[in-house]
Amino acid sequence: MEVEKIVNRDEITDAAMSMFAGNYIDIPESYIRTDEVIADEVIGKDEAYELPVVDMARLFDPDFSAMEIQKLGYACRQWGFFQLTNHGVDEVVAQLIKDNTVEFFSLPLDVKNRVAVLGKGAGLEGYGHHYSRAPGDKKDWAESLILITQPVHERNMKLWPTSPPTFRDALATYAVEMTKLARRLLCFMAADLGDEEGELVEAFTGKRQSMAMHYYPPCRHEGKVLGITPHTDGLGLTLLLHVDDTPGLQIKKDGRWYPVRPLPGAMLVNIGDVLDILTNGAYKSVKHRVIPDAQRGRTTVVFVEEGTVEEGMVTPLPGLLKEQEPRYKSIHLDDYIKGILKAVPEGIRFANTLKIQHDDVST
Ligand SMILES: O=C(O)CCC(=O)C(=O)O
Ligand SMILES: [Fe+2]
Repeated sequence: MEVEKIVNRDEITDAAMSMFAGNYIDIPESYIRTDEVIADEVIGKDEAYELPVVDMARLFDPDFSAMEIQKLGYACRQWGFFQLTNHGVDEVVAQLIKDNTVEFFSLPLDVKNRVAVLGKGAGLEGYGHHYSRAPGDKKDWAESLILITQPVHERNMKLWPTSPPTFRDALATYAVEMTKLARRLLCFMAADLGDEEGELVEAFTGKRQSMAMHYYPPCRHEGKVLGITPHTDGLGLTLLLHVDDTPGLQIKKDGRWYPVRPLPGAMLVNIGDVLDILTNGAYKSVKHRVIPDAQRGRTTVVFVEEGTVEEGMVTPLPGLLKEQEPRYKSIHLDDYIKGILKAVPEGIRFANTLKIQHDDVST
């Protein structure tokens, strides 16, 4: 019988955990992906380049705002990623989520598995092996905890850890703080896009949000494993907090991988497929992956906000189209998510299947 491929997550076993802790001579075959790792060139340490940096303080400063909005627009259109400095996130709130996340990952496996993924077909939430895919597919070198944070009635409290005891509170407070940040950013994106009707901010107001906490254990066999499979983020807007300064995230641009060199205190922002669709392709959702470090573990806290227009549709925002033809077909968010879950294990970006070909437009 043919197995229907769908994004899946597995419970983490003692054997996997022991291996993540470095107790192995050879890495099991199920993790080895050398071909994928070396398939495309990585920008070297000596090559100078700068991932766009956007300064939130300048966005708010009337003397610099117009210039900074242009930088923001450039980053979203050309890179789909930028580092955000002076973001104004409450330091106590950020520290709380960092500390709790680190503490959670350091707990014994049986404690973490109290909030383990529920298994096939039960959604992506819970603690487990990140984006483990169909049987026979390669696995990611990471542990992660994924949770829906908003709306409150969609929170699955059975999967919200009670250890450490302050974790739940830290998650809820951080989600509120990120909602504020996302809204501010969306207002400036709207200014860049010429969204006079406020459609962009509206599309994200009161929508579902989720968080993913990742831990990428070190892997001393360099170039063999992937911490996270190359993917574009399927949803709207992603805000990533680096818990430590271990490098690992790489962004694909013009056929090469650009390693992110995190600026101290900056957040990393990126455009997801839904935001790409809402802006009719003006903003780019760009592929990225994580390569675990040889010596040090890496922990990140990722916040994702979804965006839809009326009645849950994912579609180019009418007010942004101006004279343009839509480049994407409309789809309901529920069908869109089902589409992603099937497409990702096939290595397909589902949003591409929604593209409309126009003779005059390069796709
Ligand atoms: O942890 C990272 O650096 C990347 C995580 C990521 O790409 C994701 O959660 O979608
Ligand atoms: Fe991602």
